[in-house]
Amino acid sequence: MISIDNVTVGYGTAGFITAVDGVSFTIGSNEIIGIAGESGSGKSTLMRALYGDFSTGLRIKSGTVTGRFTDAATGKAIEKPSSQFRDLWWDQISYIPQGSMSVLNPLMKIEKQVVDGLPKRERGGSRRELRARIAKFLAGFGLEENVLDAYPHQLSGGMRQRVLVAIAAFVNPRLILADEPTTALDVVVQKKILLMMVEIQRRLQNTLVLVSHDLGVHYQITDRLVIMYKGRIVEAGRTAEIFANPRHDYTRNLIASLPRLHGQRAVDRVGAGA
Ligand SMILES: Nc1ncnc2c1ncn2[C@@H]1O[C@H](COP(=O)(O)OP(=O)(O)OP(=O)(O)O)[C@@H](O)[C@H]1O
Repeated sequence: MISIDNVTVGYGTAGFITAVDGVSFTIGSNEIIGIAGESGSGKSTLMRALYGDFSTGLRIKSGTVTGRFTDAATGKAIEKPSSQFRDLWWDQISYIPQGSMSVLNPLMKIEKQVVDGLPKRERGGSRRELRARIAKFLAGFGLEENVLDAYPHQLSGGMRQRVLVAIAAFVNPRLILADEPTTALDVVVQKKILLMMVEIQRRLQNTLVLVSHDLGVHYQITDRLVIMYKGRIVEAGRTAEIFANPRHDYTRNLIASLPRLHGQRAVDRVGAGA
């Protein structure tokens, strides 16, 4: 679905600050891939390159990020470099950002924000019809229709994040990129959102790429894991294998730092088998 070949990504035009350094891996269809690493290791930068969002001064210095998708309407193959991924936003690729409060407009009700964010073709019918479709979709994840009438501050952080997750899935994208979607939420809410993302992935049979600095989160839901350290990939493979047999010191330390109860890991797998 996406090939990342020896890609170096960073910021700035005059000077260049390298954030991701010579990284290669592939993203296949129908899987959950985790990207882990400490703060500043380049996870979000890599995600922006995968999304094709170059609005923050991001630049690919060398290497390539190539997407291969199928047009849902025509069945034709689509191949594009990440500089053209913007054309694929929503239909093929959607993005769940970090921090729901920073992306939702505090002065606008949820319904308007959802509707305004949808691609034009989704807004073709009557507003009533569209609202009913959105409400039905939200109900599938236990969210009541009245969240659409709320302003963001009237919802809890967990509820806002669940709405963002649902919106990202509404038009059936083949790839969902989620950047720290559960950071700053308590563990109960976190688990609910992780379960929701797994359920979406299973229903849509699409691919989820999940960035988190929390290895416990990756252990719970990912099939494959990419570990970053100082802009490089230090380890990549099946999540279960990495946990069973971490090769790199950095990964070993990360795993050792996970909370344990009675000698057992204090997290359970909630999602897809690895
Ligand atoms: N807009 C920007 N302009 C310049 N440098 C940036 C920018 N965004 C990130 N960087 C730098 O790129 C490097 C990687 O940052 P990045 O945010 O990708 O890491 P991260 O692993 O996602 O960290 P965190 O978990 O804290 O979000 C850091 O050194 C950071 O300072």
